[in-house]
Amino acid sequence: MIKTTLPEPFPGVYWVDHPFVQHKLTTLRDKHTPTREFRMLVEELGVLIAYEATRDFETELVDVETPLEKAKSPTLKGKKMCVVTIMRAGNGMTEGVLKLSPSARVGHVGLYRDPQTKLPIEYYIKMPPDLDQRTVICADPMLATGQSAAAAVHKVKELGGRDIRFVCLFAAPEGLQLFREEHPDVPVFVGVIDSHLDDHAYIRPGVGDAGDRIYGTK
Ligand SMILES: O=P(O)(O)OC[C@H]1O[C@H](OP(=O)(O)OP(=O)(O)O)[C@H](O)[C@@H]1O
Ligand SMILES: O=c1cc[nH]c(=O)[nH]1
Ligand SMILES: [Mg+2]
Repeated sequence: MIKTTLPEPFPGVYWVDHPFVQHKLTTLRDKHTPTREFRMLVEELGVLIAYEATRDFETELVDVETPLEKAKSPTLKGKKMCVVTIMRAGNGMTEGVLKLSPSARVGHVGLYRDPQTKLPIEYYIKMPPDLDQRTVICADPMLATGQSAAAAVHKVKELGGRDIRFVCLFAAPEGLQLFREEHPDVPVFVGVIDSHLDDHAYIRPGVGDAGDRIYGTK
C-alpha cells in the first residue's frame, strides 16, 4: 500500500494540499486565464501531483564519485513506469508527469463524454505490451462523474495493468465515490475536491471544460 504523509479526505484518496498546488489551481479556475497559461499550469501541476503519487517508490544506494570524494547515494530501484493519458485533457497533465520520469512509456486511452448520457465513449486505445511489469500512472485533470476514469482503469487492467495510481487536478465527491467503489485497489491523488456536479455533470465551481481550455477549442 502507498505510504504518504498527506491528509486523506476519503480512504485511498490523497489530497495534495501544498500551497503552490492550491495557488496554481486557483489560477486555472479563473475564466480570464488565457490558453497558453492554462496549458502551462496543467503541465506544472502534472509534475507536482505525480511527485506525491510516486513518493513511495523504493530507492537503493549506489556508489558515486563527487568532485571531492566517493559516496553512497540513493537512486530509483528499477521501477518501470507507464503513464496512461486519458485524451484529450489528460495529455496536458501527462507532459508534466513525463518531466518527472522522462523514460516512462506512454499509453493512450481516447474517451469523450456523450453530452446526453454523460457516459464515456471510447475511440482509441494503445498501450505498451508489458503493462503488468510497470507502475501505471493514469492522468486526467478532471474526475467528474468518475465514469471516464473508471472506464480507463478497467481498460488498463484488461490489458495487464496491476499496480495502478490515478492522478487528477479537480474531482467531485460523487465521482470519487464511484471510482473507489469500482477500483478500491487504485489510489487517487487529487489537487482539490470540489463541491458537487451540476445538471450537466460539470464540476462546480471547477474550471469549465478542461480539454477546451487546454487546447483553445471553445
Ligand atoms: O468523470 P467524467 O464525468 O467521466 O468526466 C471527466 C472526463 O471529461 C473530460 O473529458 P471530455 O469528455 O470532455 O473529453 P476531452 O478531454 O476530449 O475534452 C475530462 O477530461 C475527463 O476525461
Ligand atoms: O467539469 C468538468 C467535467 C467534465 N469535464 C471537464 O472538462 N470539466
Ligand atoms: Mg472536454
